[in-house]
Amino acid sequence: MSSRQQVHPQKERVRIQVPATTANLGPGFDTLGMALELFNIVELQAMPSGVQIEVEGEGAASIPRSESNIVLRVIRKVWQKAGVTPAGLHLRLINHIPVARGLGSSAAALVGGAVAANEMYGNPLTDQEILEIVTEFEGHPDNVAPALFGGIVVSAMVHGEGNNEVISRKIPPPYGMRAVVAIPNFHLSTKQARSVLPTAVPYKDAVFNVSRISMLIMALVHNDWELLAKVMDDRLHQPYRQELIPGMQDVFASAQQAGAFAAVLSGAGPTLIAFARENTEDIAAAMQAAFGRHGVQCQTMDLKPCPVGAEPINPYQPI
Ligand SMILES: Nc1ncnc2c1ncn2[C@@H]1O[C@H](COP(=O)(O)OP(=O)(O)OP(=O)(O)O)[C@@H](O)[C@H]1O
Ligand SMILES: N[C@@H](CCO)C(=O)O
Repeated sequence: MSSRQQVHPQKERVRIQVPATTANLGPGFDTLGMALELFNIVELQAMPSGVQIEVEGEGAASIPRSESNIVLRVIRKVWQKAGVTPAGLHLRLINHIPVARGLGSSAAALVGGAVAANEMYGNPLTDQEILEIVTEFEGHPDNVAPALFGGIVVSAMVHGEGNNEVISRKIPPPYGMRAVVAIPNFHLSTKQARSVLPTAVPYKDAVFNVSRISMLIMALVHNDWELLAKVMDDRLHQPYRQELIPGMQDVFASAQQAGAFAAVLSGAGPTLIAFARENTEDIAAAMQAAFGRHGVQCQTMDLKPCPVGAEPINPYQPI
């Protein structure tokens, strides 16, 4: 440890609530994401020595308690950049976001860890610096940006000379929007779901997506549900990933027949997400039945968009 590092944190214990996120929203591959009202909690406490990691809830059986844990790794990165570090730490992860299902569990872990590490020392890093650190870990900004800022966020990585800037702009979620998610009972890592993508796509498919993402942003900004229903479609990733998710097209069609405006792959999948203003129970039942016809068990949730991103909550309230 460098002698210049500040050992004593401003707060001995911090607790951060961080939302799940759905990335892509159809055509916005690696660009668009939305925060959802389903939360993980990251609690970080300074200790006189050592490292202890506790994991509860989703992923408790598989998430590492060692130096390879991504929350610990991002915490160390934030402290290194800020030139601070406590002597030891206790990390408690209370997870409600299913792991490797397309609901941004890795983004929530990274953002929760980074915001907790920063908060403990009185926020020496800016939100922009936090965004750039977590994007570097995640590889793309579409989940981490809404996990950090809430709402719907459009983001882009701009590669300049000697720097990689991440640009992000927030859009408030359309009034009354509900997101019905059907979460299959199998895992699909982002790595695996990216491995089936081609290295190049036909020119007409690229044009298809350019037009859809442009129109989708107009639809979201203007609360235009009819437009959203027409343009929430994709040719860059969904067609290649459908082989990994039995019944995907049938679930999309069933959700729309039950009243959803549109249904798409959530992030890298396997969760499928339908957007609606009403009939959410019917939509959830239709999606579950459609998955069932293809031999896939799933759980459904009716979620609201989350207008706020990662934020500190009372660390001394019992949970
Ligand atoms: N709370 C957590 N603490 C530590 N590591 C986690 C946590 N949640 C997820 N991870 C790590 O992230 C991996 C899952 O990330 P992955 O990108 O494959 O899926 P996802 O983030 O759930 O889905 P998507 O990116 O499509 O929304 C897990 O295997 C685990 O290594
Ligand atoms: N944009 C990413 C989201 C999952 O991390 C993908 O679809 O692979």
